[in-house]
Amino acid sequence: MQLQAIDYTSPTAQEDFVKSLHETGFGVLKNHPIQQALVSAIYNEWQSFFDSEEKYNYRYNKGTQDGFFPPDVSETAKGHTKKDIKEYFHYYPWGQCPADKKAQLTQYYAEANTLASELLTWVEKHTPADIAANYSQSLSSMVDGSEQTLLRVLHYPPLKGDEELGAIRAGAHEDINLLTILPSANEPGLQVKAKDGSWMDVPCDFGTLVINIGDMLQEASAGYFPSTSHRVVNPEGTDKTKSRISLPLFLHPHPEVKLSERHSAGSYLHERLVELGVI
Ligand SMILES: O=C(O)CCC(=O)C(=O)O
Ligand SMILES: [Fe+2]
Repeated sequence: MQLQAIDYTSPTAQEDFVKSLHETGFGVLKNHPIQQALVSAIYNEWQSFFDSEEKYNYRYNKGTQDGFFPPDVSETAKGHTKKDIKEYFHYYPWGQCPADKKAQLTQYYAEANTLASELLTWVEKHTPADIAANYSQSLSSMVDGSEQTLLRVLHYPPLKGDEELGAIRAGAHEDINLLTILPSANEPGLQVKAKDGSWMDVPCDFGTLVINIGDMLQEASAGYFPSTSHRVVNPEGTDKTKSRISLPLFLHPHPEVKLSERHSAGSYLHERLVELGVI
């Protein structure tokens, strides 16, 4: 398995991208319409936020899951016992957000959702007919205007040496949602599990965009699109002192959307959040 960036403007971009999602669960895009200047500006703003005490004024709401999740409550990946070494902020258009950061996130949220919607039409168009027959409605309509779609601003703090033995920045996991849109982080560390079980680095070139399949699309496509395990490993040597910021957008369908005979998006999400220990 290899992950090579696909040029969004190339005539074969759609087929190449969907093939990559089918074969690896991941697709990497370059020359895409998301403005890198906006992404960089968000990384800068939020580094200051995580460095300040202000963050504690936005502690997350358990019922609605918006706001700041400090390191002591951050997730323990499914099947793991050690907490990830990270803290994060969950932004929803209706949720908590520092007033001076709202305009930027609103803009990014809109731009990323527009691109996501287009990518879902690519996925749908290039899904084999027998698989597409499982979709209860068009993929883009599952998420269109959804209030569940979540923008997570993640901060992996510098390592201090007192971390729990064996803990890593993000333990191996699969995403819960339909599709995830992830601009390259400001530092490397993201790895994806290949079919042979080995871990491969995901390209982290400035300005590329990583898209991966979540469990909900795996469920809706009867496994045709695999929700591949990924993780974020700890930096080594002098890089230990560096923070890492990333900005995944998790596309979540409207809760009543039927994913399969077994699951609606709402019941599926609830089950998974209980497993993660965050509700
Ligand atoms: O920080 C990253 O690069 C990936 C984060 C991630 O996989 C997640 O939050 O689900
Ligand atoms: Fe993830």
